[in-house]
Amino acid sequence: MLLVEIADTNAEFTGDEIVVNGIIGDVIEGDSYKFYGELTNHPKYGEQLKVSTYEKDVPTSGAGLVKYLSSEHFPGIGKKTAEKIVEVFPEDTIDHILDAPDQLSGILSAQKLTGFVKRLSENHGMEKILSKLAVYELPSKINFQIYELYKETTLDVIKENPYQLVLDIKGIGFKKADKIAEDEGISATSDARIQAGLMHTVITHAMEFGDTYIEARDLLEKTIDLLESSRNVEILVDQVATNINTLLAEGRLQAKDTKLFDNGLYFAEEGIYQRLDKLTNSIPKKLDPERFETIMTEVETTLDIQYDSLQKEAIFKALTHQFFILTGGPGTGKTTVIKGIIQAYALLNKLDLNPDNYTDDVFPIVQLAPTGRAARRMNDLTGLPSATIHRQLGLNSDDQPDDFGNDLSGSLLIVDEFSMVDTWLANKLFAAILPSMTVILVGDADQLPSVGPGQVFADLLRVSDFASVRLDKIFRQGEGSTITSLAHSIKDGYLPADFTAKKADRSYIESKAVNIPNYIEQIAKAWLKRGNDPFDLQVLIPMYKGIAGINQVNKSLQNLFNPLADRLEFNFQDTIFRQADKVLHLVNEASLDVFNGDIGVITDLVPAKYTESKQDEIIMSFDGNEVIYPRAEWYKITLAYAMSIHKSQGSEFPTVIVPMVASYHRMLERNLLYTAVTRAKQSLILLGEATSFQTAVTRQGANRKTYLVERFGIETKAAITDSEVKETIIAPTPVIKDLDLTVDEQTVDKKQSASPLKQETYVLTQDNITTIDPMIGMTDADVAVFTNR
Ligand SMILES: Nc1ncnc2c1ncn2[C@@H]1O[C@H](COP(=O)(O)OP(=O)(O)OP(=O)(O)O)[C@@H](O)[C@H]1O
Repeated sequence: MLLVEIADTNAEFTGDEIVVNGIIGDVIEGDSYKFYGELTNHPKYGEQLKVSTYEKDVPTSGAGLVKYLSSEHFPGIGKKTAEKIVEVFPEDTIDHILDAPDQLSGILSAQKLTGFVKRLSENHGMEKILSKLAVYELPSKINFQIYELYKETTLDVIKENPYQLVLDIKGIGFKKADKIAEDEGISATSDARIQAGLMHTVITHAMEFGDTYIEARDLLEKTIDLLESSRNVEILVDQVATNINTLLAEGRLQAKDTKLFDNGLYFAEEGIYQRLDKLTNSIPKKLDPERFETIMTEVETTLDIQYDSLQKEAIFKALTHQFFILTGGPGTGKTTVIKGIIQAYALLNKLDLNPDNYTDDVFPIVQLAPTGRAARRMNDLTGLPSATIHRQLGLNSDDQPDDFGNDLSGSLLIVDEFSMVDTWLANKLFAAILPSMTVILVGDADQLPSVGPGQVFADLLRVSDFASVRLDKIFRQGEGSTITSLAHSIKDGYLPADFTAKKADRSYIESKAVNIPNYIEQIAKAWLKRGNDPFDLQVLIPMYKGIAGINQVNKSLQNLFNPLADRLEFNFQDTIFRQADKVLHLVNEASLDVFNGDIGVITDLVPAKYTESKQDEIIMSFDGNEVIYPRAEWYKITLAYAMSIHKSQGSEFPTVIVPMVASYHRMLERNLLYTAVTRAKQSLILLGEATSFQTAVTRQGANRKTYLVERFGIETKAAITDSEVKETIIAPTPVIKDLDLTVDEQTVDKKQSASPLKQETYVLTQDNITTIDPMIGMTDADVAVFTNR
């Protein structure tokens, strides 16, 4: 939105200035522009010009043009040179210069000419280009990104190969680019289109399935599907296969055997391998068992604990290996072992563990986690500094270094919740490790894998060269902690016999999908009535959409916990934001110290007329860290009364409600349910269909396809050379001949439990409703509301 002074207009408008609104680039104060558009009447701000296109108002001929070309916009061009230029191109001067700059070579030196044309196209071209881009109906933010990247070549790129946009611009998918290409008359069987389809398929496959590669035949099939469904055309297999080879030959795809990789994932896996392979090859440090026992006695006294033999083995291995992996389910003592490792490491290396005493030197112990919450928990539990990986490495939300990135310093690195770290981030982390550092990865391999591609934690646990310990004994036991034992049985693939029984810390309510929002609302009402903090009740749901999806539940809980009163609220897409709302941060924003999965509270809403950004602003607090987002940034937050199980990784909540119903269908998997259940610290309410819980616990998610493990061992056995690899794919009547088109059956663990749930039907009764009573204090009246429904 701009306020402009009017020099001339053909509209019926009498004022001296007007607000113009629309897609407008960097206009320069003081310059003249022509705006084309429609006069509108804004209820609040009065008459405005809604701009459809605009351009710099450059004089087109004569003295005005000479003055413009010799102005401060074009250093090095004086009045005389400008006159000569206008003599060469007396009409449509600027367009001609941009089209055929070489014709000025007699007037300007090559160097001057390049600079002049660049400036001219920057000055003159942006508005023109942006207004031309408007015909493709892309969001204005994307138009700017396109212009920023290609500058004066923008329209050429779009005309010649709009598919380039798919590779270069986040937010432009294949189908959008294909539409532009069709409009530009680009053939549906062109190689550029096929290559774009291939690249798009490789990446979307990785994002959708978490695999780091795709088998050549899957790539062929999927790409042909994409190309044929996006435009009505038959695509020949041979042509697609030939294009795969072109991409390989040009280094835009990588191959191992018939496995095809996007470059980023291929080189990230290679980077992880190369960095860690050096660590594996380091010889274990010698530690005399007697000395270890002496140290452990002191550690146990300090921490007032007796470690069991497996935990001690973990500490021993951590002290003697440069790279060590610790895994285990909830309550098996991972944190207790980390504390032991730190104490023992400090004793062994005579280190002071008080960070305040390190004013000049770096503190030797670096604790990192992939989420802000997990990092804070590490700090709470060990009392030592900790940070997110992104913050420590100086990475922004796209995982790119903010400046030059930071290397790690210190001698012992401990990374918790490592199962959440994807292939790209793992590569960046390991690349920053000093060769002398001792590295300890900690996590729970049975949780969901990372959101991004790969399963680095699970893969590294499979590499036999790496020292690792899997803790399996539950220490958090006894009355009042049946959540932990439930989690362990889920991990082992069965529901315990007492799954539906009322326990001190968990309960089960049978419900159909359609009733889930109502039940959650009733539980929440009872929760409030009891005087509990709404923020301590967290609903975890696998999906966003649908009657029992996150969006629906968020709306109903917002209305209950934070209803509209006589006050301001902001609408954004389908969401309403109010002061005091619980919000979830959706991306990593290291510079603001907020991260994907962080939960905060809205402390204020500020209307645009009071803000510097001239946009409505939301002010939030994430654990005391104030973050202010103008409207343009609101896509980074959402309501958090209910959140996805994926987003909940790395966080824990006092009370958790987990619904599971058949409509979540393909999400119903063991590691998803396991992750949800293990988020509950004090109490857990399971809600839904018994059969769906049974399906989830039985169904093991397919393993992700990655090439990391092979690199550590089997790689040397792969005797295929790169040229052979290409031949496999080139095969004259291509790979399709060998295609086995049967779809793999969902890997289902056959070891089904003799579940108590199998044959039973469930009805909502006074009995199973009151199972939640001890936790949230339901009254008889609440129960009546339930049963009447
Ligand atoms: N050897 C032990 N003897 C007695 N108690 C132990 C021992 N090891 C762990 N515990 C106790 O068990 C509980 C769980 O341990 P800890 O928090 O270390 O497990 P965790 O694996 O980190 O769990 P989570 O993943 O759920 O956070 C703690 O109360 C801890 O004190």
